[in-house]
Parts: sequence; C-alpha cells; structure tokens
Amino acid sequence: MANALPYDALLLYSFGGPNEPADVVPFLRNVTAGKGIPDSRLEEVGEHYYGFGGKSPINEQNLALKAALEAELASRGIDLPVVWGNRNWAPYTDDAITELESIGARRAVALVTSAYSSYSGCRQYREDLAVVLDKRGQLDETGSTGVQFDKIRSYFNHPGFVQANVDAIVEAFGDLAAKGGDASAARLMFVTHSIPDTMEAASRISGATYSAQHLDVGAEIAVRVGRELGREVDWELSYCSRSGPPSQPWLEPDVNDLLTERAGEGLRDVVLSPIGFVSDHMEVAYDLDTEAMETATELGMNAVRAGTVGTRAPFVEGLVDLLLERAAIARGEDVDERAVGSLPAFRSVCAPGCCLRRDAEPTGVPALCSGDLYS
Ligand SMILES: CC1=C(CCC(=O)O)c2cc3nc(cc4[nH]c(cc5[nH]c(cc1n2)c(C)c5CCC(=O)O)c(CCC(=O)O)c4C)C(CCC(=O)O)=C3C
Ligand SMILES: [Fe+2]
Repeated sequence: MANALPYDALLLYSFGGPNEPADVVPFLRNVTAGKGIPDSRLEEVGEHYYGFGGKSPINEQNLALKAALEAELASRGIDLPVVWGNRNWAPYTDDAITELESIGARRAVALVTSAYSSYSGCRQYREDLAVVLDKRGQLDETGSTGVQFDKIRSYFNHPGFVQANVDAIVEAFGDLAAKGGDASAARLMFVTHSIPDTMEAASRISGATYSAQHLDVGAEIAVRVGRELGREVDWELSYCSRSGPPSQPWLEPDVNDLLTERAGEGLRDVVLSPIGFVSDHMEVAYDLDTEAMETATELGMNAVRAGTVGTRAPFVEGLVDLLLERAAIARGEDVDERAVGSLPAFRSVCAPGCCLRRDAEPTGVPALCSGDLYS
C-alpha cells in the first residue's frame, strides 16, 4: 500500500463556473473583482455562458475528475478523502476548508486544475487559500493555524499529462482523416490561455516563463505524436481568451489570427490541441469549439479539436504519482521528480516572489505554499 502520509486529505482546487443563468453575473463579479476588465468584455463573456444555457461544463468535469482520482486512490489502496473546492464558485474555498475540518483533516495536499506556472495558474490559488484562512481567523505570520496546506507542483511536464495529451492528439489526427481531411499534411496548433505580458514576465521566477513552459512541452508532445504517426509533425503555439483593455499587451498570436495567416499561406488541415487547459470547460467550448472552429470553416480549412486530458488514465495516474511524490518530499525523503522535455520538474515549494501578477510588485496579499507568506 502506497503511503500518502503526512497528508490526511486531498483538496481538488479549481476555478469554478456557473451552473445556471442566474449564476453568470455573480460568477463574473467574483472572477473580475478589482482586475480592470472592461464592462464590454464582461458582457461579451456573459453571452458566451448564456449561449450554453448559463451553465459551464467545468463543475461536472471537476466532479468527474474527483471520482476518477478516488477510484485511482482506491485501486492503489490509498485511503485519502478528496474534497473539492473552487476559487470563484460554490463549493468555495471556505466551504472546502469547512469540509476538511468536518472530516478531521489537519494537513491537506492541494491539487490545482492548472498545469502551468503563472500568477493565474499558481499564486492566485495560493493567495486565495491564505486570504480565506485569514478571514476565518486561521492565519498568523507563520501561516495557517488551522488545516495545513501543501501544493502539488506545476505538472505540465509530468509524463502523465504529456502522455494523455499525446494520446488525445493522435486520436484527433485520426478524426481528421475520418472527416476527409489530409492528416498527413495537417499541422498541430497548440492553444493556451493568453495572459498579460506583465504576468508572463513575472512568471519567469518559477524557472521558465509561462510561454516557455508551453513551448517546451509542446516540442516534446509534437515529437511523441510524430513518433506515433511515423512522420515529423509541424507545430506552433497560439493563444485564446484574451481580455483586458486593448492598450494592454497580452501574449499572441491569437488562435483565430494564426489560422487566418496560415490559411493565407495555403494550409488546409489543422489539429487544435488545447494543452493550456485540463478539461473541456467554457474557454474550450466557446473560444475553440465555437469561435476558432467558425474561423477555420470560413477559411475553408479542415480543423479538428483534440480533447483535453480530462479523466484520461495516464493523466489521473500521473496526478496520483505526483501526490505520492509530494508526500515523500514532505516526509523528507529523496525522490525522483519525473519530468519530460528540456525543463526540470518545477518546485513543490514555490520560490519567494514566485508568480507575482507583475514583476517585483508584491501583491500585498499573503500566499501559502512558498517559503514566506508575503513574498
Ligand atoms: C492562465 C489562465 C487559465 C488557465 C489555467 C487555469 O485553468 O486556471 C484560466 C482558466 C480559466 N479562466 C476561466 C474563466 C475566466 N477567466 C477570466 C479572466 C482571466 N483569465 C486569465 C488567465 C487564465 N484563466 C486572466 C489573466 C484573466 C484576466 C483577469 C485576471 O487577471 O485574472 C474571466 C473574466 C472574463 C474574461 O476576461 O474572459 C473568466 C470568466 C475559467 C472558467 C471556464 C468555465 O467557466 O468553464 C478557467 C478554467
Ligand atoms: Fe481565465
């Protein structure tokens, strides 16, 4: 039986999303509080949700991931309860901590549903834990005085995440051929969430910037896909879901712009792979399946979208491996931190000043799971 000690619970910690139309505006208010996103953008994003009946798929997807993790833990004989919580919708962080307390948990390991390291994918989760503990009167200068939290490292370059993406992409090349596309000429276009250039710059303190993490794992995934397809696969990285004022630079190229440019050069066949996301939530359902697919169709391209890692077995098994790795580190044991590509495994305990919103500009908000609460 594998050993998850010193942990007595796993917190599956996610973004959250609305379950019905009445949730949409309050959800968007939670997400954007104090972030300077123009009202016009919020109305537009609200429409994306209303177009899907006011319901994001993300909550059901997280429940499916929770069930898959529970099954994998059980199959390895690991007795570790899984508690689900979100930053921006129910069950909220506070609800999750209350549930952890009610089952007697004292030291939990947090798994965030974001594979990459940046303010949005790392520090913001760590800040929200600290802020909620503080509101509950459970934070002092040494950290949590209630349930203790450690975090599983950013896992974009863990072999489980990589293999699940490779499998999904190989299947998508098959789907393209089945649809009458030319899979032997198709290009692989990765897609991830754009972030402001300032957030990108600040993310370098984790070892490689957000975009560099994607480029590194993208190269590795493309080589592995090429091996399975028996040919070299051309690939490139694009971005989606930009927000903020137009004057503020965000990572580019946008996926729609890149499709347009490549179609102009004669590219006809493309597989889109959303490696920036772990499930087919609204950013995928709207920005890719609706908007980017429409662009591709207008351009006369054959496009298919590869699945996200979701509950694929290599991904879920990899997450449990990561959990056991984190537990061994917490016990002070020597562990082999597995990573593929040219970057090393990312840190389990974030560096001071890691993943700020902007470079050298402390948010003034405490954050757990790094050496020091305020850096
Ligand atoms: C890097 C990244 C990920 C990937 C990592 C991860 O998965 O965590 C991600 C995921 C998600 N983003 C999501 C939704 C939204 N993100 C927004 C706004 C923003 N995202 C940002 C970054 C990211 N976001 C940023 C820099 C902003 C600007 C505001 C700010 O600086 O914080 C807004 C506001 C309106 C808009 O501007 O679009 C919404 C509604 C959902 C839920 C989808 C659903 O409901 O199914 C998910 C999973
Ligand atoms: Fe987002």
